[in-house]
Amino acid sequence: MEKSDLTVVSDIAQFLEVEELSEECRELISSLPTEKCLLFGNLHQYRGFWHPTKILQTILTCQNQFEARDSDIYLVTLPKSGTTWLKAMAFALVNRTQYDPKSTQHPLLSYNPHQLVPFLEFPHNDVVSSTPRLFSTHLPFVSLPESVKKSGSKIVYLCRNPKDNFVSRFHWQNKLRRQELGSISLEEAFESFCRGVYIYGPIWDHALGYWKQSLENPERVLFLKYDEMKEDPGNHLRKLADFIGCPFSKEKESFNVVDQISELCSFDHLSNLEVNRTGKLPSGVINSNFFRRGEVGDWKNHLTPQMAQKLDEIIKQKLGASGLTF
Ligand SMILES: Nc1ncnc2c1ncn2[C@@H]1O[C@H](COP(=O)(O)OS(=O)(=O)O)[C@@H](OP(=O)(O)O)[C@H]1O
Repeated sequence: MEKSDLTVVSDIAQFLEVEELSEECRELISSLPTEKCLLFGNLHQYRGFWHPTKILQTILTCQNQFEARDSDIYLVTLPKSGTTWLKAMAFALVNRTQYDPKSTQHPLLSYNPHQLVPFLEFPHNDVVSSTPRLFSTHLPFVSLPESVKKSGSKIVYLCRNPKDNFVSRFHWQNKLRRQELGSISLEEAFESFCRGVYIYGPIWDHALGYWKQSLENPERVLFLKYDEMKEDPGNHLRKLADFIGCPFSKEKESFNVVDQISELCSFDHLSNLEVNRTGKLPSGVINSNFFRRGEVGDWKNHLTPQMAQKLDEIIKQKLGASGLTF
């Protein structure tokens, strides 16, 4: 393990370390099912989803204190579903008048996308603020603050094929795990994934919550798939721009801008920038951890046919007749 990895391992453990819990959070935890987290500490099942202790506290604080605005835009994902990519795209879209996507001064060239779009449930440390406000969150729909649910804000949900999400998460967990705990085996991680016991899991219920909202309220919730976005980023950028209220014109020049944003936010471009190869977030997480392969179908290189079949069966059963498929 390299020195930089060691730094991250201790920092993520520190990040999830519980400082002080409110009375409300302590009481709540005593009534919730609790399991060991593969990464660090405990997970608690709150409203059907699993959260580390510290994140549960930040969720409660956010539910109690956050005040949404009708003009807000929320980018929602399960971790390892394309959060970094969606943040980059939305930031570049919303701010394209102020920051020309071709400019050598574009913030995405000097900052990791996570610094440009703050997380709703974590302390905000964004370096450039947008109008309208852009937030990202991993919260399931059921746990969003009431002020967000009641507002006229826009919600963009990006999901990813659960098999690729699992593989991405497996690599990520092993990078962040404390060295003295040893690596997590694929089998161990797979077992937790199938049971839905991991940070913000289970994936099927997370996706279904937003899928149903997107059907009931398409003006408010846009449902996107990573796998389809990889096939045609340009069309997804246009769709996203229409939805969040900053559409492109039909003029020829707008096609160039779409291509420029697509290229600016592409995996190859972002992952090779100095800031993303060597930089760190204020939390201590190193930026290169957000970039691995960025491909569709990498699960084929990791899962046995039996594992793939088992997951397919669970997904089919969980998604049922909802109309959502992977
Ligand atoms: N620009 C761009 N385009 C396409 N794919 C990208 C991009 N940036 C990151 N990635 C890939 O997304 C995976 C990480 O997911 P997240 O960004 O959701 O991670 S996190 O939750 O913010 O930690 C992780 O997927 P895997 O490569 O399969 O592990 C990243 O490589």
